[in-house]
Amino acid sequence: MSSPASTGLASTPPDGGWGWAVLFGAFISIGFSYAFPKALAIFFKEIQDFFGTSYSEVAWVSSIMLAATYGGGPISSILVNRFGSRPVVIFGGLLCGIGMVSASFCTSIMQLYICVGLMSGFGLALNLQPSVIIIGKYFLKRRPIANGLAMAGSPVMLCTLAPLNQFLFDNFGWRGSFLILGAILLNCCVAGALFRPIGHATGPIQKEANKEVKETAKAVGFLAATEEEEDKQCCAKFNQYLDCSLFKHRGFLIYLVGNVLMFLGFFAPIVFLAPYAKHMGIDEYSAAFLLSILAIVDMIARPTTGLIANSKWVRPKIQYFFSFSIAFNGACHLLCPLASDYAGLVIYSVFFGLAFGMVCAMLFETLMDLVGAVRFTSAVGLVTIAECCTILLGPPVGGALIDTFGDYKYMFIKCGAVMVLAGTFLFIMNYYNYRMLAKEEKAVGTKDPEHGKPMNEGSNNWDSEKMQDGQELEPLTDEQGLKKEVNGLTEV
Ligand SMILES: CC(C)CC(=O)C(=O)O
Repeated sequence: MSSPASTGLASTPPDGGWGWAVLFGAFISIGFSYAFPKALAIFFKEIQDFFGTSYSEVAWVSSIMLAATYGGGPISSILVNRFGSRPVVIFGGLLCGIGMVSASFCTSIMQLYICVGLMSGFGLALNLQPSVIIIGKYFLKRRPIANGLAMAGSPVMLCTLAPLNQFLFDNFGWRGSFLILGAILLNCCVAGALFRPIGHATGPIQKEANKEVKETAKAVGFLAATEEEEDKQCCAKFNQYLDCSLFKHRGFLIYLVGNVLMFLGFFAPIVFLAPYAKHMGIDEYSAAFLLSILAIVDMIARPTTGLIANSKWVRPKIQYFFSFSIAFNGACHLLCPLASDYAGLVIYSVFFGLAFGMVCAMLFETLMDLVGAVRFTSAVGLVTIAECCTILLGPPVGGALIDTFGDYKYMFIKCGAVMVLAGTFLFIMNYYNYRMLAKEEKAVGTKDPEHGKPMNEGSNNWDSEKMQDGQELEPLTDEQGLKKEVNGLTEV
């Protein structure tokens, strides 16, 4: 039987080494995924005039792109489970580049929906999830700070792309800009190339190991039983690529409900901040500067939050810290209508940037904390497609409130109330989850396979945990070890 090393059955995340190169690639890839759709708005006015369409028709380009990026989550997860992060990100970068280059030749708004919205949006989906997933493979002890640093790519990229797009637009128009942006997006392929696989050996070593294990298993008559199981578990094959058993996972369900609710009020305040300032009589440059203030504070808040979340005081109860950051966002929005002048809006933008950065920094870390890094590959895809609905609904519902009442404060109040509710829900339900995990740990005293992580992971026992592709390992008996390896074969 092959040694675990050659079959890649056990690997402890390096928490450094090549992991820093992977983190840099994820920073770039996640940055493009979140910032690129936002920075496209600079071209919308000229596109609207060029095609003679309404602003909302042009805005659908961003909405379709956002929907494709989030809606493509499950497909992205399935592809990562099958092929690993590297090829998926490289293919996603190619798709983004081809989409934008094709868009530079579009002759109708419908063609832009397809090239920019669907092609490039789906390409970003193939960048975003795999980049977040591989962080969980390379980091464990330093995972919160790694997630915070990687997510900081978004505000950094936004601060870069916004002026760059303006420069490209002024010198090359929207067509030339899209052509150049298509080439720039190919850097996602370079970022993806850094994502060296870790854990399972996928080359000839793995195939040789599989052959040896099958022969050993056959020798002891074990395989026959396993082949029978395989026949019974034909549908379980799908589960190997998208683990739908997560819908029976308590922590995952709490996270899913809380985040889907949270996103109903998450983006609208950003979308309407500058228009709200102009509505208050502030000039357009000062209004736009509020977003720059928000992005700069956000850029600092994400790594700082990752550092705090990584501390021994916070990490064991990181779910409470995440819940607080969501409620903090909501409190900022509820207080925003009290800002009666530009100084008040600047103060709001600073606190909003801080709260927004805190949530973004912990958004994926808290999911990894709940389900473990191996199941996270499926979990992130299932969560993002569910969030897609409220992400797309949030701004239009906010806009409808503004149109109905002719006043922005009701939009801020709606968003604030929803986020305070989401934060409170998560706080209460995570308190219940922590108590249940503690009870189960006392009752069983070992790891809880159902909830995908060591019973004591909530008490930050990450020093000694060995990981298999981010999964915590426990000593196996010989038969268990053989069964695990044979089962591993059936998954390949
Ligand atoms: C969806 C958020 C978690 C991320 C985002 O929008 C951003 O980083 O700008």
